[in-house]
Amino acid sequence: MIRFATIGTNWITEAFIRAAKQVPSFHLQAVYSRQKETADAFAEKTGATQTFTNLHELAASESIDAVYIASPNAFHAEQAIVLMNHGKHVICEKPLASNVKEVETMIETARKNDVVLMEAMKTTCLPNFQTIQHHLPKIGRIRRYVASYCQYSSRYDAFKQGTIANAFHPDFSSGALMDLGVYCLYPLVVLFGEPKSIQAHSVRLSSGVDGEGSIILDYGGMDAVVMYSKIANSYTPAEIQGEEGTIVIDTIHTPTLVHIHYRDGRKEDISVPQPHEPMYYEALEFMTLIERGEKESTINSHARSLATIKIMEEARKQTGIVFPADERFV
Ligand SMILES: NC(=O)C1=CN([C@@H]2O[C@H](COP(=O)(O)OP(=O)(O)OC[C@H]3O[C@@H](n4cnc5c(N)ncnc54)[C@H](OP(=O)(O)O)[C@@H]3O)[C@@H](O)[C@H]2O)C=CC1
Ligand SMILES: O=C1CO[C@H](CO)[C@@H](O)[C@@H]1O
Repeated sequence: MIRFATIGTNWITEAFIRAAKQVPSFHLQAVYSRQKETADAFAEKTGATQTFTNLHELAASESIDAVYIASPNAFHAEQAIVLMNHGKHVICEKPLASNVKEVETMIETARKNDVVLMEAMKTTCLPNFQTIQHHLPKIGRIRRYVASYCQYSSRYDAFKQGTIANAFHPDFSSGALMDLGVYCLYPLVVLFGEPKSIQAHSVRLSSGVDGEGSIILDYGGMDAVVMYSKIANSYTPAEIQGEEGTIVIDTIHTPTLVHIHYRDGRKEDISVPQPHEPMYYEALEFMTLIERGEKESTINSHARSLATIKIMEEARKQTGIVFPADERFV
């Protein structure tokens, strides 16, 4: 049994708990919130038996083995480091942190304390992402990866009226690249590694974060184009274009229907059953690592989290997006 605590009381934490409960070794021991009433209400809703309002008490607690972090991006590093320094395993929401410096410090802290640190990037743990990896050689020499995640935010209407939610505020290391662009980039890094160079463009909002953006990544002989937005929608599937065929993926964040369109006109459905909720697979990966005494996922590895945040930091540099977290030392 792995005794979990959670940080963050928004819908995503409920979704994680619901999915993780499908893994037999999961036990929800405690929830953390900044406010007692919120913690109590969330514990009641989720079945946790303990609550915390003090991070250091949670970190020091002997009744917790692992923590799922779903706080705003700006707090990931600070919270994860406190927890790992007390021997807690950490699964932390995407993006792993605000910038390269924070991710490097988190990785060092995990290694020093011999604990698991894993980015909760659901996409790459999904069976239908693994099927893409498996069938990739069938499409011959790869020439392009195209992926987008553009979703008009429910908080953008309020933004236009002058209310800046966390999702649009630089203090929380937010914006379209951090929130949605990461879903296009992490799978790209898993499939093709680090690019040689990137060229980024973005539309900056009055708050200082990006509302949308695009990045072209040069892989030498192949390029990648990723697009992301919190101020408009897209319905375009993702594609990996090879000289012999093209893999078409319904949605990059949660691949479900995946087909190969061969150059000779044949079409092959390579989708596989994915019976559980999307977050089940990342939860299973994390718990399996703990049970086996392994310290790092080979899927959502430290190196891949680092490569992804390096691209994001470079894209922010090119487009002038700065977070207060960039000025802090963790
Ligand atoms: N995997 C997925 O599909 C999704 C992942 N995410 C990720 O989850 C994380 C949280 O996102 P989201 O729920 O939108 O974020 P929110 O801004 O809604 O904050 C999440 C939680 O953090 C706490 N919090 C809010 N503001 C602050 C603050 N100023 N200081 C400290 N804690 C605060 C709150 O918990 P409390 O009040 O109880 O302390 C809140 O429930 C992000 O990293 C995001 O990328 C988000 C949605 C989906
Ligand atoms: O990761 C995410 C996926 O879905 C959400 C919207 O539906 C995003 O805002 C979020 O951060």
